[in-house]
Amino acid sequence: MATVSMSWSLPTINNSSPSHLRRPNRLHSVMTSASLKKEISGVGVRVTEGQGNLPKVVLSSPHGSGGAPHCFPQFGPGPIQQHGFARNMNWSVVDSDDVEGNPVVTLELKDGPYSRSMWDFSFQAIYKAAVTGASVRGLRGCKTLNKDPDPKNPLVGKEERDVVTFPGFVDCVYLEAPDELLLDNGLGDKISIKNSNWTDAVLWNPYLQMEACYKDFVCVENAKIEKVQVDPEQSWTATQLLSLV
Ligand SMILES: O=P(O)(O)OC[C@H]1O[C@@H](O)[C@H](O)[C@@H](O)[C@@H]1O
Repeated sequence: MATVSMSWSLPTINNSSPSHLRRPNRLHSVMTSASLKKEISGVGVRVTEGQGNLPKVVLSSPHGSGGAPHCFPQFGPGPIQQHGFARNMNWSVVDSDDVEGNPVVTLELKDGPYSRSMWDFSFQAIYKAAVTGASVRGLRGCKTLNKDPDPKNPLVGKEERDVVTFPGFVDCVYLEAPDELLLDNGLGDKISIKNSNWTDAVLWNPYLQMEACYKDFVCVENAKIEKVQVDPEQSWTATQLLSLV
């Protein structure tokens, strides 16, 4: 999943312009996610193969509305296309980078005959998309029972990563997990998952086993894998506290 930030570089429109075209330079940002390693889509972004085997970044939704489109140079209905023309045009890739394993792509849109026919101004819009996924911190060093490929015979291992990601199917038990995990949902939110008494944790993403919905969630579960025996008159309590950090 990904963080997309948009920096607009717009011409200053003087006050003699028609009022519907007057707008200040502004910064605007949205969040979304995906991975460039293979064709994949996340919230608002799809990375696919374009011409010449080059990656093609699609920021519109397959449903027409939604996605991470640019509403430029107009929001909503008005004298030109609904939400402006920028979301309906092909942007050029002007730069690409790899930041700690995450692809960062810079896209550019400039005025041309098509845009000038609707909006007779010079402009340059820059869209920088850093594509990252949901991830979990805090599990390094835990003993793992990996239920992939065989849930009935989990593979015993040890988590070596500081940041655990969900590149595909994930179903793994973490024994003796810490009291706090940090989930980055890939949409710009960092979620602290604190617990008491849940000794273990489970990460799960069904990937293609639930193709219709796996992109909408990852599971970070507190768990107690060993039996808890509660004698008569006794109780056992475990808590989970979720908070945005
Ligand atoms: O389909 P269910 O019963 O809700 O379970 C969903 C998943 O729940 C997770 O907790 C398990 O680790 C997975 O193995 C399981 O598939």
